Amino acid sequence: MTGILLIQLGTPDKPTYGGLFPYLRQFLSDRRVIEVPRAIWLPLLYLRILPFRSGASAAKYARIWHPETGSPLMSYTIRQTDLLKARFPDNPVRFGMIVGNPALRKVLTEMVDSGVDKLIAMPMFPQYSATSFASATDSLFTALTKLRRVPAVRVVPPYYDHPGYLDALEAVIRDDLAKLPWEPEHIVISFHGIPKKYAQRGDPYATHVVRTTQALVKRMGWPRSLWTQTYQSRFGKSPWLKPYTDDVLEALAKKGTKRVYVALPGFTADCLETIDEIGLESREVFEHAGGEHLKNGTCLNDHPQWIEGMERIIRDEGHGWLK
Ligand SMILES: C=CC1=C(C)c2cc3[nH]c(cc4nc(cc5[nH]c(cc1n2)c(C)c5CCC(=O)O)C(CCC(=O)O)=C4C)c(C)c3C=C
Ligand SMILES: [Fe+2]
Ligand SMILES: [Fe+2]
Repeated sequence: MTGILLIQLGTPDKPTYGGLFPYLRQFLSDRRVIEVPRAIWLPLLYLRILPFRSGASAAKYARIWHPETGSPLMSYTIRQTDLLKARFPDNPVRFGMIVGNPALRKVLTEMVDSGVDKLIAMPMFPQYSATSFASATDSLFTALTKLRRVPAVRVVPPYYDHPGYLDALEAVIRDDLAKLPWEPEHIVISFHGIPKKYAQRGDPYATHVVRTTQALVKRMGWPRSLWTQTYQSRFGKSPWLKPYTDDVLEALAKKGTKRVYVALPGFTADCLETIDEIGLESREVFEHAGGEHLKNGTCLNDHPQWIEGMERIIRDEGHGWLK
């Protein structure tokens, strides 16, 4: 039996210091995410970063936490999985997290115990970066090392230019723009960043980002003067890919731009980085510099076109394994 597994980053169990500490510890211990030598990184992580960032990030998560459904990343991932189940009624469809719960090892054990001997895995990162996509495949294959009966495995390739992904992106953005009570003067297309050094060492992420951006602006018919592609969520002091989203928003506002829409194509679900960082923090930066309206774009989430897109991406890889 063929099983389908969505692999998402993961989110803390609770928006508290106690919820963030183990989440950040696991996330920031990943060698794919932090390439600094362990002897330098671990003392920094345990003495400087975890004690301070756990509290600071908990406060941010508390702002976006839903009283019933908790973390947006979790609730959208559950919803995506449930909706995908209806499209693959003969196959188990599950999700597992790279960091935190539900852990991939537990999910894979349950899938194999229920008779899955072929697995199609879909990392929820359209653009490949070693820090995201390869972290997902590392977590998958590490989890498989703990199983006696390892299924045959296929991993969907990065889908930054897959029509199923681009159709969904276009549909979500068109829906957003149709609902806006104002016309944006400029569109910022913001992706999660990575350290510049990683790109220089060969991570192809920026190339995938550009390919998505080019396809998107062509489909939307946006003239070159209307949009700027940027990178957000910088972590630490080293340079990351540029331009930084906040710098561009500030410069736009200072030039007199009042209304900006921020598209977020790299995120398959709304999360801390889209709701809080862009919707609250970056909006403040923009307004402080003289801007008036900033709308953080909706992510792919549970849009019907994205559920369709996921099905198309999975079917492309599942050839011969799916009905
Ligand atoms: C060196 C640090 C980080 C790299 C590299 C990085 C790459 C990267 N991350 C995402 C997607 C997400 N990241 C999210 C949160 C988040 N990211 C980092 C650090 C790096 N990310 C941290 C420390 C955190 C936790 C929050 C915080 O303390 O700031 C999230 C949101 C998760 C949620 O629970 O809502 C996503 C999604 C990608 C796609 C990526 C590389 C391309
Ligand atoms: Fe991140
Ligand atoms: Fe962030």
